[in-house]
Amino acid sequence: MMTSTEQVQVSGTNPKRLGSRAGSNNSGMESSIFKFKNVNFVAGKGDKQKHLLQDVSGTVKFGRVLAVMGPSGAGKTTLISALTLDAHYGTPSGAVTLNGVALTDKLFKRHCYVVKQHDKHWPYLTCRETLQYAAELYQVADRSNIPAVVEETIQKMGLAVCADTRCARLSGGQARRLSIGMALLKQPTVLFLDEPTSGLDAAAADNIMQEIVRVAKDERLIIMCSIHQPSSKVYQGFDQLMILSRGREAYSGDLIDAPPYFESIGAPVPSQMNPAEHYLDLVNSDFSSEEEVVKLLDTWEERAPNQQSSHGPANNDEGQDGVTGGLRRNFFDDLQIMFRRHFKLIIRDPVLYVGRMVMILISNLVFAFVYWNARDYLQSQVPNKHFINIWFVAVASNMGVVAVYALNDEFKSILRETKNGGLNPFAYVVAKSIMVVPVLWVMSIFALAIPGLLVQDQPKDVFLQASLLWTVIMFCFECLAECLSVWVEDQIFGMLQFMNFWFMCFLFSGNFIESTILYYPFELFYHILPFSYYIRSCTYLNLHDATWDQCTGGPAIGQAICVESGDPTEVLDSLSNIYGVVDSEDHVARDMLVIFGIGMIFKILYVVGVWVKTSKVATIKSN
Ligand SMILES: Nc1ncnc2c1ncn2[C@@H]1O[C@H](COP(=O)(O)OP(=O)(O)OP(=O)(O)O)[C@@H](O)[C@H]1O
Repeated sequence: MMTSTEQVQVSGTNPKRLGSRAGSNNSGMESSIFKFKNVNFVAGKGDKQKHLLQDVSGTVKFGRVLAVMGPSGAGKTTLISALTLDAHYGTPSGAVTLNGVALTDKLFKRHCYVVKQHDKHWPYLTCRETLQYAAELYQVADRSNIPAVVEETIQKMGLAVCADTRCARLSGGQARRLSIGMALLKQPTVLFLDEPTSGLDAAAADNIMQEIVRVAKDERLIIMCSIHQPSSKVYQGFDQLMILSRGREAYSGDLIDAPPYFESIGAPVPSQMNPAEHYLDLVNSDFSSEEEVVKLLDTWEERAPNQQSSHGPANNDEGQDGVTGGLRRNFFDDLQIMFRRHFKLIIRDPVLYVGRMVMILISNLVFAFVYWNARDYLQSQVPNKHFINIWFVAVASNMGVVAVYALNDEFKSILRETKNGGLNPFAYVVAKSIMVVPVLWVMSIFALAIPGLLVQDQPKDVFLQASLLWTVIMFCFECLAECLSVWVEDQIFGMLQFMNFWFMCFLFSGNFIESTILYYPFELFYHILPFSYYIRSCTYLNLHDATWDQCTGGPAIGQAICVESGDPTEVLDSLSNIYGVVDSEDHVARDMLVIFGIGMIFKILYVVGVWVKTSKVATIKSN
């Protein structure tokens, strides 16, 4: 709930955008009409089928607001989801048109916008930055005019008090107003709002609804919103009303026609009572008997007048035929916006990269000090030197599990932006994929420079190669995290899959179980998982050029390696007798390529996942 200091102050500023394109809304369509007829929605299959919507119809003309009311579970959200082609959990059917043209995903992206019931913003961007990027993505004005447009939206939506507050810290009401502000920036032809006033106190709800009604009139938008229990003041602002119960209409028509209708069926609105409250009581089986509710629904079905609106400013206007204009995306514009936005997020998000860098530094320092004696170039320390390389990458790659969680969350925001036509999702994919490589290389410096070079006295002349090798394997795990973040919806389950994969990499690295004793199909894992390639090359890089002590008289008790000459090649060969993955030959370039190739397989699966998920549309089948 908002405090009184957060109250929305609706300004009376000029609704027209500074530098915006021609036309009242973004499409330039001045007299649109949105119709839906006999919309049905069936969830589940066979015996478990549930009819969540039955023959719901309506018509909304430009400049008008249709409020969908009903008790909890009546089907309001289901109706909005079906009309926005987003009801994936069942089969929607019916006819939905904008200016006579059947609603498709492409049409939706160009001309419509949906504000979902639950807000989702980029937590590390401020309100102002969020609106700024939305304004750029929706191309609402020339770049130089965008700050003025954003400022106007901030004022209109009463967000001045939190304009420079990060979204993670916004109150529920502020987050709600930010979502609506973003929608208004697009200036769609049809705006769907699912519970726009939830989380707001009465005064804030009134102000927001007044703003929504004003925008509908001034900018000739069609607005359809679901609402639980509007106050009298909010209710009076609507033009049309649809009352749902059990997925069926109890009333659908102009607001001013509702009282005579309910009076005609023997349920007049008591004087002094909020009509909305009265209608909701009538269709709520908590307040009326089951039979009474069903009777009310049957009565409307029998007596339902023509769905055409008979009142309001657009009375005699049948709306224009066909659709024109609308938002068109340019991949390269989106790409540069994504670079700017996600660079900022990479720097600010403490979990995804910056926090991980610090954690990796700390954990690798711990290993470096635990293996303190391995600093000395003594043959007795060769296995320990080998192991410290393994720990330096094993723990760091394991921490990549946080990326599954964070990227899954990020992808949910990308899905919303894509749904509303605000983004080409591949611009995000390309920008992120390019930016993450240097970030991982910087991470390699945290992982290897102080713990490896300074504490463990590892060779400096191979540092660049060692850091690139480390970067490549981290890239591989990052691609795995991306892949899981889109394909596995549940974040925790995705993280478990990441851990499983990481453990398999560890087990089949050739270090713990000799690859030669593995049998089919387990031997395959040794070849297709990346750790064996990393360990072989990393140990080679750090040990192949070292100067070792001479060892005479064979290994002492507890010592694994004793090469009389101290020759590094022989030392590595000797180590390979214990850990078969070790090799005294240089495979670094080839191993890097193989690890990169494994990463690219995950990257391709990720890109396919993004494509599949962002192009999934719950198309409405015609009856
Ligand atoms: N994914 C789903 N699978 C099956 N049934 C669902 C699913 N989502 C919603 N339902 C059912 O559909 C019915 C209508 O739900 P819906 O969320 O549309 O109601 P609502 O009117 O928006 O309620 P509220 O005001 O509480 O949000 C409910 O009985 C609900 O249990």
